[in-house]
Amino acid sequence: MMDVGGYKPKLEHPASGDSADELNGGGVKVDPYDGRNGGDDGEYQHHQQPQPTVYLTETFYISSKKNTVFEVRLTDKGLCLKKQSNGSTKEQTIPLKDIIGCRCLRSKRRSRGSSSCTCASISNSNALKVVEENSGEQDETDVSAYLYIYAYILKRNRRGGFRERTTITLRFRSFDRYEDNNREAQKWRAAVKYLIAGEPVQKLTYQPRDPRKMLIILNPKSGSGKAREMFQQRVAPIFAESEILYDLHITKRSNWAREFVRQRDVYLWRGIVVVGGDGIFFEVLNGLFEREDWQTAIEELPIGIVPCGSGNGLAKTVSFLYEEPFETKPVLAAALMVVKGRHSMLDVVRVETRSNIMFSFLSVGWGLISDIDIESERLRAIGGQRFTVWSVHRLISLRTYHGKVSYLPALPSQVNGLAGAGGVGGHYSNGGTGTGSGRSGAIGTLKHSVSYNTTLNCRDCRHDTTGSCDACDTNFSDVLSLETGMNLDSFRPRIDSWYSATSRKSTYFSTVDSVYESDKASNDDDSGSRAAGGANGTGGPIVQMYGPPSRLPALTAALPDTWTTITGEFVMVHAAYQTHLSTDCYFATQSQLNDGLIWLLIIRGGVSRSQLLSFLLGLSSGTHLPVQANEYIQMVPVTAFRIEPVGTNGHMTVDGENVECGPIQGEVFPSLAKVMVPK
Ligand SMILES: Nc1ncnc2c1ncn2[C@@H]1O[C@H](COP(=O)(O)OP(=O)(O)OP(=O)(O)O)[C@@H](O)[C@H]1O
Repeated sequence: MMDVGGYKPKLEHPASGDSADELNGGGVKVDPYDGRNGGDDGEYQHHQQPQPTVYLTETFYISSKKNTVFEVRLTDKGLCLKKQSNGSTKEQTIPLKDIIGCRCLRSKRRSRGSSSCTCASISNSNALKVVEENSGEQDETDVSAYLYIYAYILKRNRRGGFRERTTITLRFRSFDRYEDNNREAQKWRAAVKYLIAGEPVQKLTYQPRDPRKMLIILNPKSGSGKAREMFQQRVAPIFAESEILYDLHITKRSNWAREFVRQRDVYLWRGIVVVGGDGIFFEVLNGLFEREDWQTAIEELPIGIVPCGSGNGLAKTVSFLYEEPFETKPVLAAALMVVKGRHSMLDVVRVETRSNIMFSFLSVGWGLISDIDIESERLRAIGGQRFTVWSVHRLISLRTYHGKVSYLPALPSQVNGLAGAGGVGGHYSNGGTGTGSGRSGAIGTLKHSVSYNTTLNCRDCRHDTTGSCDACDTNFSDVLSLETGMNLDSFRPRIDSWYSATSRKSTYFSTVDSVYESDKASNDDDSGSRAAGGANGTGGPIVQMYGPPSRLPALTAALPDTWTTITGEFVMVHAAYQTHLSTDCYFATQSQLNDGLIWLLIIRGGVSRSQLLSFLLGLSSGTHLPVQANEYIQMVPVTAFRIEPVGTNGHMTVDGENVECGPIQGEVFPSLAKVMVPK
């Protein structure tokens, strides 16, 4: 534990005209104790906490609020703000899990002629401008050191909730020299950073345990084609606030990502984040399995996903299982997740077709849902709605396919708590008496460095031309400055931007020393088709697939008696191992990331259109399975399956990607890979 004693904050109010006081003003927008910021409806916690471990404690003042003292404590629970005012005490904690980073900055030199009053400049209303310590732009007359703490606080509402960005600014100014004040601020920064990282707080300066950068692979063609913009606006700032360095690579064509992770020294990076859809995640996963050292690569490199695709099944599943708000701001949710540095084990299904071996994390399908997935490609421009539109179309023109479906039922012990819900291998109605959705747990390089021009905007004085904004009161002593931004973009600290090599229009934010890689020599051939079974199925070079060997009989060999086989007409067969196949498709309601199970849905020919309509309509809410056991629709937990279509009609997909329609079999390898998760 760090020594918290010996530091005596300055108690007096500063002298009038102190330039530093002017800087304080814009930071204070919302009094954290007035009920608007946090309060009872927020995630702030009041009093009843068991005694937390206190690492640092300090007293801060806002002299515009006379007789008000803030005791700020950094504990293993978070940042505790205790306000004492006129005899009353209120206490709130910003949970540690909601804090993503912090930075030490100092005030920026004002340009000549600028007003000393922050409220006077309405056009930019920038009250406090701060810069990196050695930026050359620092204001030498202000010896204060500022600690900016960035938090995204979870607020629950009827729609599930959302995360609200909050910046807490602590100003250290007790000493007469900047160096001394900065030492105090750095001490706080180090402690916050260690706590965020889940590491022991023991040093005065923060050294990340793993200094490697993150590898980011972005598919500019995913979804409706807005991944670049999403990254720029939503993801890069989160990385900046977390001070996580990254190398960003933009894919140039289908299978580019797969080849990249197969060929590169991936151990240069601490993890891989894909910005795109499930298809690009599939590419990266399979690229790793194409490496001779696949075991090490899979073990050492967690993969994260920032959803910019049209399906986003995995990203939705992770958020759902960890009860993170997703719908309103899925990209924000995922970005916050990947900077946290946590991961979960992920089941992977080894899939074999006549000509390919691949590793799947989402699903294998034949028939209706795969048909909808692939045939709706022509409606890609409308985003996720394409699935709904095409579902209606396919329901009207219903098809059935002849073939054989076999599976190895999971043992009751594998289907924890589900035996009473109809028996393993039987029919599982949605939400029945089971466990529900329980939670268990070539390339030109541009280098660039930026200085932070972090600005707190005072919302109150935006439209105030008088300079009399209360929040911008200039008589502050040591300051605790809180700002709550409902509109993320308007309150985002501004970071210098830079331009990609290929496009003046693409602006990327980057932390210091992060690198944007752009293939200038490429002919920009991004018209590559969707992967048809990956690199091994697109006419590209045949690549050796490694990974764990199969324990199943060869695809052409007979199956053991322990398997169950159904022959006949099928509307669809879909094996899923995530709760969601897409954002709106809550398919395998009882699935977990690493439960070692495949949830096999079989819909047989003869099912009525009304049953199918009810099935399709229920998919978004997870109520698609009939309450009463039904001979036409069943969901079976299995550990392996084989589908043998007669003929090549209909579509077959692996993780939403089209593969050759023919015999296919899959087996689950529990906890084989790592996926980034929120906590
Ligand atoms: N630069 C590129 N140009 C064209 N296609 C690409 C490029 N990069 C990747 N691809 C291919 O685009 C396909 C779709 O990508 P991705 O999964 O990211 O988006 P999506 O299909 O919209 O989302 P989802 O898979 O979640 O439905 C992948 O199969 C991938 O191989």
